Amino acid sequence: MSLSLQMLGTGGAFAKQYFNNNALLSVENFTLLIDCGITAPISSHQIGRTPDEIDAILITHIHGDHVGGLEEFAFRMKFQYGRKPVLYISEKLVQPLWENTLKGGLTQEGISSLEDAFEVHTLKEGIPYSLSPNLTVELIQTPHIPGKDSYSLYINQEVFYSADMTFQPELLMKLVRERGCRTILHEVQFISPGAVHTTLDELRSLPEDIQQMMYLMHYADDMENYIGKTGPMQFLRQHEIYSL
Ligand SMILES: Nc1ccn([C@@H]2O[C@@H]3COP(=O)(O)O[C@H]3[C@H]2O)c(=O)n1
Ligand SMILES: [Zn+2]
Ligand SMILES: [Zn+2]
Repeated sequence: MSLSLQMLGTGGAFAKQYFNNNALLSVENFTLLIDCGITAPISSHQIGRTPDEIDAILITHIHGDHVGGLEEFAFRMKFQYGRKPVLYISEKLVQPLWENTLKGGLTQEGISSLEDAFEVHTLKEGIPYSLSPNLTVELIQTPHIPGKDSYSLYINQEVFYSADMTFQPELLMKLVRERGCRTILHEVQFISPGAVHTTLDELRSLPEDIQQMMYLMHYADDMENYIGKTGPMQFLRQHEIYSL
């Protein structure tokens, strides 16, 4: 069963030419929104998608470009569509998402916890969960900001979707050599050093066969300057539909 991918945005946190790096992943009649950043509402509007068409949201980590659109999403679902959005999230992110990001805006009569605003499904790392009959997602914790939990995704045991993360060549090699990974959607930072992200130079150091299965995302506004400089790796384009 092939997966359909449409990025709501492919930009890094400070990009202005591109929306936040959020993805619509569909299989059969089920659509998952991977991260819901500040620009998710305007980007969805541009492609004519409404919140009620999204079956579930999954959050990788708590930065504005990944969670900044959740307040609007929850309020629109409550007041326009009369139901709670389904939210898949690491058990470790529930408390910080509510206490540090959403509590201020969402608190009102009838909403005093994350569970009051969303139908929350907590996920443990390392376990594939069935989100729909043809979609499984496994959280893989990957380093991003020290002390801040962040989770990449292993989808249907064949597609790796990186959260924001530092370069983890051993993980990528293991996924491809031992776990059947055939497609990698990876964040990229053009300027070294990476610090909290993975650089283009680092990804270019991977074996050629791994680069061939890689699509680049979460990039800066000067992406066009790097066309032809990424070896076999291709840039994902926002709003284009890919069959994975
Ligand atoms: N130690 C840090 C922390 C954050 N940042 C920048 O802030 C952005 C937050 O969203 P992001 O997409 O994770 O990208 C981060 C860095 O650009 C950074 O460059 N260094
Ligand atoms: Zn980000
Ligand atoms: Zn981040």
